[in-house]
Amino acid sequence: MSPPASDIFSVKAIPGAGRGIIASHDISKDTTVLNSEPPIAHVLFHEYRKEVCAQCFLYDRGRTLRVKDHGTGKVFCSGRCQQAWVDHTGEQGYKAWQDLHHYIQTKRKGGKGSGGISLVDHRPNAEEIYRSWAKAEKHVSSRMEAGHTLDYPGRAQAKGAVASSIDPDILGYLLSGILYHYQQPDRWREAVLTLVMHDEPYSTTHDLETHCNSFVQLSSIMSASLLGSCTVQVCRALAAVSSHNAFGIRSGGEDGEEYMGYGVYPSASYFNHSCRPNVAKQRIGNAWKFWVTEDVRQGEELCISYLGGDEKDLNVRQRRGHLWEVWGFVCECVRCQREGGASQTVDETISTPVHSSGRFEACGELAILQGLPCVNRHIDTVLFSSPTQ
Ligand SMILES: C[S@@+](CC[C@H](N)C(=O)[O-])C[C@H]1O[C@@H](n2cnc3c(N)ncnc32)[C@H](O)[C@@H]1O
Repeated sequence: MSPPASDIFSVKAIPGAGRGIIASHDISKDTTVLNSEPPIAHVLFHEYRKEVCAQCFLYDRGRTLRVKDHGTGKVFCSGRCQQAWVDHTGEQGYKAWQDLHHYIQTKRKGGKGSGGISLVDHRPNAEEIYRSWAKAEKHVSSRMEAGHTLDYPGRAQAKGAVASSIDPDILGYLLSGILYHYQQPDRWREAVLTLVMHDEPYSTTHDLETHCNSFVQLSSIMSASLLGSCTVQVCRALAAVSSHNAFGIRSGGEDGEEYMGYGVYPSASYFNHSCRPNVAKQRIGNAWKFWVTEDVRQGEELCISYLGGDEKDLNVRQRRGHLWEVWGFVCECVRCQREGGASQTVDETISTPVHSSGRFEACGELAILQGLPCVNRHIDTVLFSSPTQ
């Protein structure tokens, strides 16, 4: 499945921007170039759990949706959507969502809500990431060997930081990806492991610990048949791809007012950014439609905009600064090159980025760990919780 195959375009190397999508022939304005598949992993934030349909992502201006699946706590806009979700999720998947729902409710009732953030927090580097995940993995295997149920304290407990806190959003995001891995292992390899990965995707040590804790917590409630997909490799890959590939799930239009969650759509992940995009997108249910907004000539790159709302009106320095700070790349689009010149001059004009590690580095430990090609070295830094595509 990945890179996406199409009569209309092909995926090719783009100087300074990894891979991108190139028109295979002339395309007339308004032609649809891609209808994506549903996400391979996604989350609808816990605060929207009663308001967004788990199947088609419909949001009815904050109203509580009428169909509730009591086993999993999910809501739907109709019985039809509920049935479609149950069919798609499968027996094992349904049981896993049921167990997670029960786990979250029990933890919450027990007063073990999300913990505080350590006062001493920073962006963890590759070594810290490796160590935390190794510790989590060791914890899971030793408890399993001993036949005990798991209850992971996490490294932060010693510092009194996050104790056994739970994060329903990270748990839900990871579970959705674990189920995808379980149901479609071949497509996981083809579609997910070939995406651009961020080696150091955790914005804080708290974020890292939350992911490690979530992995251990999921391991403790997962049925034996799913445990083969609930691995450190799968959970780390899910965090690594979300940074550079996730699309925000918003109500209404592209810049919709409610930011309800995010998802990873591999076939749509090859569109590079341009400050003068020739492709627009719209979410249709749980997938995305992309179409060209002008006539495009054969050989031209098809680009969307990663900027939202008013950001499109910023000047070149501000746009490049913003894309650098949020996405970690220096924009090399035609408009920026025309207005701002070559990117060597950008360093002088861009303020110090938010994050300081991992930028333009060679393949990192994660890629090596998984035997993956490091396809794009412009890899850094998007806050995990705020994808903006
Ligand atoms: C969703 S991926 C797009 C596909 C990606 N180029 C690939 O090789 O798979 C986003 C990443 O592509 C790169 N990218 C996208 N637009 C760019 C641009 N205008 N200039 C430079 N790099 C860009 C950045 O590394 C960004 O993090």
